[in-house]
Amino acid sequence: MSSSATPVPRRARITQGFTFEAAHFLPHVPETHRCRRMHGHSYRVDLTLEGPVDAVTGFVVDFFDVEAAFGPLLKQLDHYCLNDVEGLENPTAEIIAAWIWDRVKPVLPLLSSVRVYETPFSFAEFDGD
Ligand SMILES: Nc1nc2c(c(=O)[nH]1)N=C([C@H](O)[C@H](O)COP(=O)(O)OP(=O)(O)OP(=O)(O)O)CN2
Ligand SMILES: [Zn+2]
Repeated sequence: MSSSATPVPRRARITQGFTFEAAHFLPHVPETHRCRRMHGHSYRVDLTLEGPVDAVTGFVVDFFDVEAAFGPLLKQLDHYCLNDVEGLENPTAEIIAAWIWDRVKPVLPLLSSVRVYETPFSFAEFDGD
């Protein structure tokens, strides 16, 4: 008798999204640039992980584990002025993405990219390079 169970894929890429609210200003843009002034964004962060799919669970990594790894960092960012966070004195989306990468990668080795959206239409992506 043949089985109708869907085969487990060998590898997959998973992404979990998070949101936080924060203020920031960009100290190194010209005086005339509006982002030199303090303002806020509803940020979105997408963490993507890539690797083998476990034959039993069907997971690359449990989304709950991604949430557990990123939760403490989210607490450091949400409703803060990002310029006051150590390492984010110049909080561009690019630098925030790298800051998150440096802290999440050791905990989730299958992390393959971090995207930081400042607006629904603009994001920076960092993959460790
Ligand atoms: N490469 C980057 N460019 C810019 C960054 C950045 O992080 N990396 N950041 C900014 C400012 O943070 C700015 O606040 C961006 O947001 P906003 O002014 O809201 O941009 P919008 O395009 O959404 O503005 P509209 O009001 O819709 O025109 C700038 N550049
Ligand atoms: Zn901004």
